[in-house]
Amino acid sequence: MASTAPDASQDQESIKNSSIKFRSVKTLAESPELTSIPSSYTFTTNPDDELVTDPDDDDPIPVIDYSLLFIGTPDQRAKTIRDIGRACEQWGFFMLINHCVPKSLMEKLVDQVFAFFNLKEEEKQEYAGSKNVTDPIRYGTSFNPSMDKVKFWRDFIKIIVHPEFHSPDKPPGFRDTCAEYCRKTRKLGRELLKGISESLGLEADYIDRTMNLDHGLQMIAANLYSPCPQPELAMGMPPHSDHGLLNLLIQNGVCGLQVLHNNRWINVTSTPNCFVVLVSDHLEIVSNGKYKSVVHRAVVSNKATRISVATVVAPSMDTVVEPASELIDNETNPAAYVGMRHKDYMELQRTNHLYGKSVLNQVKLMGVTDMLISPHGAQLTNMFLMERNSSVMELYPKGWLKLAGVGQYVYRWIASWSGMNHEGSWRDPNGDHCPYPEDDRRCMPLFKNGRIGYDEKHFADWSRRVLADITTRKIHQASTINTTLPPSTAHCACN
Ligand SMILES: O=C(O)CCC(=O)C(=O)O
Ligand SMILES: [Fe+2]
Repeated sequence: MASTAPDASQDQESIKNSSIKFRSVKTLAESPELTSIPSSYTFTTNPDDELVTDPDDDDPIPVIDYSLLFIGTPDQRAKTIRDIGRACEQWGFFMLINHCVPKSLMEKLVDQVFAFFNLKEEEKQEYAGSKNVTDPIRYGTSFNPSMDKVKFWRDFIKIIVHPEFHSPDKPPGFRDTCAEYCRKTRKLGRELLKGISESLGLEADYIDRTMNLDHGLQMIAANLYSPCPQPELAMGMPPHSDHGLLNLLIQNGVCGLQVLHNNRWINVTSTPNCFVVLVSDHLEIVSNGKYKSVVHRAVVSNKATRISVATVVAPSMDTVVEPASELIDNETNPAAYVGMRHKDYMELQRTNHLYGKSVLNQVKLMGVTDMLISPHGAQLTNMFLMERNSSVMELYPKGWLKLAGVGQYVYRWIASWSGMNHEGSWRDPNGDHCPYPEDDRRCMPLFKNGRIGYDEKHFADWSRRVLADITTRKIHQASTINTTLPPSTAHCACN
């Protein structure tokens, strides 16, 4: 009887097909037969649009010497603050040297993170499966596997360490190292934010006070990027910006971080004893867009395991983050973002695809929208991002009055809960012919074919009236805004 040699391509296929049962990229990457990645991990970039380079000599990555904020001459301190401002404005990030976190502590934390990922999968799974952004410890893979169209070559653990400290109990020593590291980085982040406030022309403690940092959210996000057999096809973390004010990032000496600068992806080296400080979305909002949260991503390699640990310094969960009133001028520099609770922003980010600044851009666009005109549909929930007292006009396809039942009122209710004015609905009398009686539910997909007509005369009268009402309301609102500043107390310390 003839026998056939095992088919290598069949082996690969069975590994790929069984990848569903791998609960982490680490276990997938460690399977000895794996030579190519499952198709669910194939991330497409357009090589024609992709320019990846090291930084130019004449436009180097900004480096800030933290010690000059404390032990420098007044001139050195003033220059350092100006340099921080320039880095936040032009790059959205900088490298921080001579800071007050001991090198040995940074290395110990990275070792402990590595030891955590090396625990047995069952031990780590104790922290898996959580979906809520407020859950204290979340172990997982990719970003949000139920949402991600493509999976990312990354495992992570996210831990909320302030206002309440949490930590996994294993490996031994993790809790103590993490507590010490978080205490030091928290101090560092708050001091940096004082310099950043000053660089914006605000009182030194402005951000600390208005973002309620005594109760601020601090989170550790530790990422593990296992070696990948086809690194050019996979992505560790896709282009994104972070929530929060600052992200203080350390790495294990393996490169992989890239930032977008002037439409080019710039490789950021992994320098020992150095923090990569990333401007995050809420700092962009507070600065009314002067400082830009930086779009960054993590690429993977086939050689080494990479670890990065991000420390997110963020407003308290309940703080409504909005542009600093001192930086707004209604005539020349109006508020470009709507005020939004930090917790709601995090939830919006979790339930959206992680891509570039899509969440921040929604907040920005809706924040300057006074009048939202939209067909009945889920996109209308974005109205809660608009400035209070704005207007919503709703349009229904043919037949929906009869078919939608009580659901036709949903966006009226949401408008009333979120402080908007629902200005009524218009129903299309024309549309495709349905062979069934109009109140038959089988007409729903026929009428819901994406086309909604409009009545020009009715629409012109309706929108003219709504616009006039909005103008009156907003002028009244602007004249009643209280611009009094609370007093401030600024002081600095390193430890
Ligand atoms: O791994 C990196 O260098 C980036 C990590 C990151 O962007 C994040 O955790 O938000
Ligand atoms: Fe990030």
